[in-house]
Amino acid sequence: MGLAATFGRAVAAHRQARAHLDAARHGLAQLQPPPDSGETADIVARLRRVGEAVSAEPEPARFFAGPLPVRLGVASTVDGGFPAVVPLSGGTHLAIDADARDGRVAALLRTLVVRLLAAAPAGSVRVSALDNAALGATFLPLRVLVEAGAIPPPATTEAEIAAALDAAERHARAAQQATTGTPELLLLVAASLPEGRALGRLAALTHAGPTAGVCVIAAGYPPRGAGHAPPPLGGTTHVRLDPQGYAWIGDPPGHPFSSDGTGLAAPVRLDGEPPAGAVAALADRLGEVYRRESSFGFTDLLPSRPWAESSGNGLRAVVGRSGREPVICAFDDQTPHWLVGGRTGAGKTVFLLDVLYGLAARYSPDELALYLLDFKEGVSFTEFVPTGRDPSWIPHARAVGIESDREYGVAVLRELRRELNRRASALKRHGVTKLADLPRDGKPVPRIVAVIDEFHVLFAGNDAVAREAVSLLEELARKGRSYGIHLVLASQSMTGIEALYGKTDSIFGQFPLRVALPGGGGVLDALNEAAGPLPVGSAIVNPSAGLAAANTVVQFPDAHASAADVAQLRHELWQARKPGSRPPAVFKGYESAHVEDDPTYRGLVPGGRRPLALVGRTVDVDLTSALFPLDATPGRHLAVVGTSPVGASVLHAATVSLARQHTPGSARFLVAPLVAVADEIAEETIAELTAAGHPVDRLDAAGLRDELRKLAAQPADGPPARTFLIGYGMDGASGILGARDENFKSGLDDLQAMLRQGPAYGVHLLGWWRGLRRLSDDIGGSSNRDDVACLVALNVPGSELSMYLGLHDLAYTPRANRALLVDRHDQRVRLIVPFVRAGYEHDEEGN
Ligand SMILES: Nc1ncnc2c1ncn2[C@@H]1O[C@H](COP(=O)(O)OP(=O)(O)OP(=O)(O)O)[C@@H](O)[C@H]1O
Repeated sequence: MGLAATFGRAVAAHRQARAHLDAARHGLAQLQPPPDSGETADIVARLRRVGEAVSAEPEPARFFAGPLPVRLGVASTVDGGFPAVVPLSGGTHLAIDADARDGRVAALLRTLVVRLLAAAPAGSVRVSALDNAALGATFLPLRVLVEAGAIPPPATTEAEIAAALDAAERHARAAQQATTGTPELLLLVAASLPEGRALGRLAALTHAGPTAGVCVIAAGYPPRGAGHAPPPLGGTTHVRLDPQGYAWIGDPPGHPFSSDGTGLAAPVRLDGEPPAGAVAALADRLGEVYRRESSFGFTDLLPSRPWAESSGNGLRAVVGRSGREPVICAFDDQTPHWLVGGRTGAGKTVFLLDVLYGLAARYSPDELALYLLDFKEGVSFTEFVPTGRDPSWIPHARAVGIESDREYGVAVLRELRRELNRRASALKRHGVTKLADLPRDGKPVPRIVAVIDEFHVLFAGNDAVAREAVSLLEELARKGRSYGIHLVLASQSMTGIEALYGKTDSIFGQFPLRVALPGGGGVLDALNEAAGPLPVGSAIVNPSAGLAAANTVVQFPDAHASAADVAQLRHELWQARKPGSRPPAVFKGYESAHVEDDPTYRGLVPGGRRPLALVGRTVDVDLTSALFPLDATPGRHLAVVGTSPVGASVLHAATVSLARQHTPGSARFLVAPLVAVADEIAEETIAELTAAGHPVDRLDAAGLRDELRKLAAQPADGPPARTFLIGYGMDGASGILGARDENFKSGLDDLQAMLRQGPAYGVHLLGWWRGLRRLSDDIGGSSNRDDVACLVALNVPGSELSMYLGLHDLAYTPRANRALLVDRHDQRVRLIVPFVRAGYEHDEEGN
């Protein structure tokens, strides 16, 4: 039997009784407790049948399709009483003119909450209670339900009430857009009326219609003594309390008791407190369901079988759940790239880890490759790479940057663009336009997901690095869809990113999927404010570039809290890797580089045609060794520049790497410790060279002057052996080198002659100058800069450097543990991590 028909009959029965009841209005004082009449029993029996029919229909979507009959109390007539029933839910609401500071109202509210929770399928009614007038006391007797998680604590402050209304509005919008009916009813119980704008919002919810899945019970409406008319409520049955303690029920919307708008013509004794035993039993039952449902954890994100899916048509991952439904997001043609926002501490890292582990469990490394970049201080992606404590890694990870430099970010983007171009050629070769159409018989081409956390750092600086990053991102965003290259850009703030050189739309227009964590509303449409009140552990997922209509609120599990499950998964995936799989290339921005650990250094053997001077590791995807070949071209000399004492370490690394390429006796090392700060490392260099069997001469400034004189004179039969002149603090010798001899010739003249001619005879200078100006003066001005073609700039201001080099687009900000490598002969300019001698690690202030 339909609910509407039931109400029709109940109303007819009330009307029939009306003639008997009119008199009752006047004779209330004599009224006895109502005896059971046959008619009442009949109505009760019918309602029970409705209740049974309702219970037999467990499908929540159908459950709330129409109003539910809910008893408020017992109507009294001279012939006896009958249950006073009103419709609730399905677009109908209830208003009581007194608020819950009246004990009868408070008891009724508690009873209604309990009845609706008890009658509906478990989990299908969500209660939101507002109680600013009594600071939550109205719902205190229901605290077992709060403790069981069946209802949340009531909102009592203005901010909490606003947040509850936000949530109710979101619920209503989502329900209105859902195609499958209303799976959940939100019962919004206001124990007293909120004021001002909040009252308007509460009233608006009563007009939202049956599809909104919201039922409002408003106590204290209309507010007494309000100077102006309160906002009208829609679809609401009004109840009025009289001084005698009876309630008068108005006509329910759509099913009036009266034909003249006077409502039920019988006074109603409102039902009192719900039995404590029933509340406790309900709390037990719902608590169990709540526990079961809320135990959605990290493992629920994982597929039943690992690596079982193909990425041919896209990648999919469970990102959390909405209500009881898992929410799946894809990297495919519709949502090729994702934009994730959330204030710091909002759970962004956890969300990304959830997604990445979910993907890595679902797709094998043949189907998926990961590039992970993190620009902030932190440990976001550390767990994807082998560490001293845990040798495992995620076999999908190709490159992982932790505390990355912007230059490293650009290097990764360049690598991705190279891959994109390779794929474009492969598609052309096969005459297809999409990755999915490539024949998958050979080696499948994995889809690539590149995650860039705190990506806004890339654009800080408005310099050449930022410009290159923007142009690479734009290209990858535009073309990535067709070539299976997907970007996830995450940031705590979108402000400042607007200044993307006018490319905001062309880049972010390619990011239809938006994920807003708490405080991450910047990734949503300007009119979409849904992310403001979100708690940690939830997010708005929106596949329509953030338009409010497409919001889904998602709860995601805390991967950090499931460390054991996460570690187990990582180990399983690691064990399943193909034999010979390489760990990801890892860049840890905070790590120093030591020449002894460098693979190129370790592979050096005597006998190479052109000796290589190793100075550091390049900030690129594979951290390739940063080196200069010292061939016979005039100017193949190395200048390390900057006040940072790391300069001595770089010189030491270059020297020992050269020594390794020579058998003892085949090269001469002239080592000149010229400044006190370099003495220690210079002495260590001499000791190491000597221990390796090389002939070493220690020079002071005067000795250096003499050697330069000899080296500048063109030898008739060439020097006896290759010669490396190592000047630790060349500026320390400037005075002596600048002095002219009896022939008006200075040491600098000899130096300059040697710089030009030396390489042809196997003579190379490796020097550390503490200032660029000094270097420039020593070589005879910056017009001679090609005479020392190999430069490692430490803490030299970018502007000074660019002026010296004549490179106007140079983007270099001196910072600790970094240097700029410049090779003027092959136009190489690279950011490097300079080699530092163990125990002489960079200081935090300078370099
Ligand atoms: N789903 C969740 N449920 C409960 N707590 C969570 C959840 N997700 C994250 N958290 C907690 O929130 C805190 C912050 O998470 P997370 O480190 O991911 O934040 P973040 O946005 O990356 O912050 P930051 O940018 O400062 O690193 C952590 O303590 C984490 O355990």
